[in-house]
Amino acid sequence: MTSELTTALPADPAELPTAQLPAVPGAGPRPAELDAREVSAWFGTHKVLDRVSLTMPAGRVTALIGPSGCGKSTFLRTLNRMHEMVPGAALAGQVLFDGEDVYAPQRRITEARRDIGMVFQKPNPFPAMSIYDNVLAGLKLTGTRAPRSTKDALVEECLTRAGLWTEVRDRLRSPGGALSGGQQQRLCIARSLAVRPRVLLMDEPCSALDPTSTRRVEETIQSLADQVTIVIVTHNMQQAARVSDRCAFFLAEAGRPGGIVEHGPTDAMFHSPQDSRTEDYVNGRFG
Ligand SMILES: Nc1ncnc2c1ncn2[C@@H]1O[C@H](COP(=O)(O)OP(=O)(O)OP(=O)(O)O)[C@@H](O)[C@H]1O
Repeated sequence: MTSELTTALPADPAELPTAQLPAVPGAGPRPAELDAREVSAWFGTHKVLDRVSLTMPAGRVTALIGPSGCGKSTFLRTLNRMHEMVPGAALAGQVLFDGEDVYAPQRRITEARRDIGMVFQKPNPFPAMSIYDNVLAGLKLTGTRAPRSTKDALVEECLTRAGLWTEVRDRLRSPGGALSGGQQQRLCIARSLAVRPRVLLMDEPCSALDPTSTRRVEETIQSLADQVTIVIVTHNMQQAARVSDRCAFFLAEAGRPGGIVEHGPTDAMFHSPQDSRTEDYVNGRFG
């Protein structure tokens, strides 16, 4: 069945992510496969994506690459139903999460947002909130109650998985805004992990960071890869080559909506692309 939204659904402030604290700290859910089928997207009458199909395998890192404006971020935002929050936005096609339609009428939008987390370009911790409370912020929104020891274990686990624990373990009560940009981004990753997502979407997560912080975030991405499916938008070809297992090359030619020219294993995309446009792009000849 094809889900089709012809008008955007209003964002419902009551629909905040729901979450449960894990019964066993460290026992997270397994990564999920995302499968986009013939996804088209519009802003008003402007069609920006045309029938994009892409399977993003469970427990792998998929990089979305391509020149500015070809629809990578829009595609990313269709995957966890953020696209529909833009007034006038519309969408056609299907997004399957382990075979289940993310846009099925019976599926709550909150489920999609919980199962499919998102990390943005600019680190966005709550600046005045403590590091500890930032990690738990997604749970607090739902009023989830848990004993202190369970919370402590979850905070340590998520900060460890995000590669930040050793740097902040002695100052968990300091404000999130006091961390460096790279540390703030890893704090945002820890916050995303606390609600147990099975997929993590990352929209240029390192573009506001210096090279050292970028390297730390890349290490975090690599260490998370077998625990949570990752889909990352990046303009940095070296980064795509370093962190991803698979790549999809997006292009919007001559005023046409964006689409995928080619996708496949990262190594093949960089060393033996099938399409000359992919070869030109990955070798920096345009874009
Ligand atoms: N909120 C919006 N309202 C209207 N048009 C938008 C909106 N967001 C994006 N667009 C348009 O959709 C098209 C795709 O934009 P998108 O941001 O998805 O591309 P991108 O490949 O991620 O670009 P970049 O690499 O520069 O971030 C562009 O033409 C852009 O102008």
